[in-house]
Amino acid sequence: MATLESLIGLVNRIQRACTVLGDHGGEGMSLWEALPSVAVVGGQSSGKSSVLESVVGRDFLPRGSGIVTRRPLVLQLHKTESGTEYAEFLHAPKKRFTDFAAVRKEIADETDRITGKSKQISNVPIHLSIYSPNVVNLTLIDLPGLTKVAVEGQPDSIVQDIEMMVRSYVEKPNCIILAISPANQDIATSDAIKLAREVDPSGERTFGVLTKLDLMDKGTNAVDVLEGRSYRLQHPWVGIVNRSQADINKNVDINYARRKEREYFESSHEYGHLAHKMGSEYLAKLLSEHLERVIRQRIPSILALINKTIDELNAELDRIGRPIAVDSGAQLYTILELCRAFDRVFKEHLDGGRPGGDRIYGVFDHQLPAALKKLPFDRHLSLKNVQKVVSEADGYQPHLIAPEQGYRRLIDSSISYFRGPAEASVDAVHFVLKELVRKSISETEELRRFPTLSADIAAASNDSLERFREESRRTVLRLVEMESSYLTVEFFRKLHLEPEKNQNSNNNNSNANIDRYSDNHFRRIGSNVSAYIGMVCDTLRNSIPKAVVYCQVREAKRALLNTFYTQVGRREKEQLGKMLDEDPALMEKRSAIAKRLELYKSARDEIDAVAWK
Ligand SMILES: Nc1nc2c(ncn2[C@@H]2O[C@H](COP(=O)(O)OP(=O)(O)OP(=O)(O)O)[C@@H](O)[C@H]2O)c(=O)[nH]1
Repeated sequence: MATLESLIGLVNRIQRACTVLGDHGGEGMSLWEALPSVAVVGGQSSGKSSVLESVVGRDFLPRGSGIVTRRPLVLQLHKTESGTEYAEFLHAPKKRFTDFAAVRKEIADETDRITGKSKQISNVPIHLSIYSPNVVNLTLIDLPGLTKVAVEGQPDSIVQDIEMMVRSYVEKPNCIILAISPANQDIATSDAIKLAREVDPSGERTFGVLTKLDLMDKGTNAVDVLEGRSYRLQHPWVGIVNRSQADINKNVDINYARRKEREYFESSHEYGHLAHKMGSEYLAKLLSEHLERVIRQRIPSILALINKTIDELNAELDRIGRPIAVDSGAQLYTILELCRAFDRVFKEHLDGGRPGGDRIYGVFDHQLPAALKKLPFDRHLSLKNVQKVVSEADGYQPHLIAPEQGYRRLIDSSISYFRGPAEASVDAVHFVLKELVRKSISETEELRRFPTLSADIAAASNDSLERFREESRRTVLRLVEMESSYLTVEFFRKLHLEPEKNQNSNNNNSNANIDRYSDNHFRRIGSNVSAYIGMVCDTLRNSIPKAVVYCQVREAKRALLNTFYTQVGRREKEQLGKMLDEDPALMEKRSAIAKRLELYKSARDEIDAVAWK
């Protein structure tokens, strides 16, 4: 028996857990639905509340006119060995009610809390546990009474709404239906039996309860119903005599009423032969035993569902990440692992596994050549400017053969134009890399739960990129300077030969010296410098990308987080912990899943323990 009692206790615990987790049926197969439960169904004023109170042996249900029960009341009865009776609500777990009038008020208040005073109904259950030496272990669900008309202040839809809610409970194959019908009405018109017949045609999960036997017309009795001849069910019918309205008004004690009920059956000449199978106490025992039997049968399927859910929760935990270790070694390891994960994604971007790296080539292929093309050499090497620069360089003594100084100045000043595009390439690649860091962080699945570490990695990466940019800038500017520092001699030697050749072929020796200072002379200098600069431009167009890749891209791939690694390695435990701070929403989600998992696991352990006994 101890094992059987623990079975119902177990189901009670799982049911409460379900409500805490917001699972009270609905979509799909939930644990709640896998659990057997007893739903009390009946028309208005059929005596549902009276039966429930009688089973509990306490007055605790709200009374009144109209539809009083507007939310399902999950009533869990826990038999205790001894001690005072008390009640507890799941929504106020710290509060113990020993005054059952206060329980009644709390049910009414809690009903209004969700439905408002509007007299609407809600399918969110109220959970009430009653601990008492005088109850049997049992879970009963009190549902709104089936009605045919809406009363004032209630929407017309309430009739259908109630039926739909009651139906949603009783149509579950695991629901045991406690169908309450008043004896002073034709059983054929009973709302409870009508509904039960629909959802449970074979009658295997319906318990028929006949109330108000004392109110039957003189000369009639309900023996045909109670012996199963009027309407056949798999389980025996139970007759009940509750307190009348007059008894309630006179505050007749419920235990006194129970005694009177017993006496009623024992002394009845019509029901005397059935006395041992009648009354609310017998009903409670009958239901409890049946519920235990059913739970035992259902254990394999409940267990299967629990195991399936545990697997799902574990998978979900894997997806959002397990809790992090607390010792500094493990934390450091986690941080480094996360950094490496990020680094992998970043490299994939550069190497073409992910998009974005191609934009660096775009800088070299479009941006740099376009910028070079736009340099204002036409203006700088115009006849006028060449003339001006060369004359200034000559000073008081005009050049004799070739304007060496003038050439130098023109070439140097032209080359300095290359600084702009060189630096622009460095910056453009820098921004591509920075963008790739940002992208890689958001694409690193593992990092998603660690906003602090993500920010740290971003900052460290950007610091490194900044350093690489500086180095790269120095290098490309150096390439440009190198072009000024030593000119390609062959180029000018070749030039020197050409005009002479031309002059010889022109046979125009006498004009040579005059020519030297004419427009043509300066035009030639301009075009020579322009040709030379063109050559330099070709060289730089090739060498700037090499320098940029060498200093920025290659370094980013090789050593983006090196400095960060050294810094992290030196950090104290506390700092490491801070770096692994998680998004509060995620932490909440994880702890919710962990809680759920814990619940399901302990349910499984308990079921295992009970099932093996
Ligand atoms: N004489 C007598 N009166 C009963 C019996 N059962 C219930 N009553 C009375 O019938 C009325 C309705 O009983 P309840 O227990 O409130 O019925 P209910 O189905 O819970 O009603 P609603 O919650 O309004 O749907 C009350 O006045 C009870 O005193 C019974 O067996 N005998």
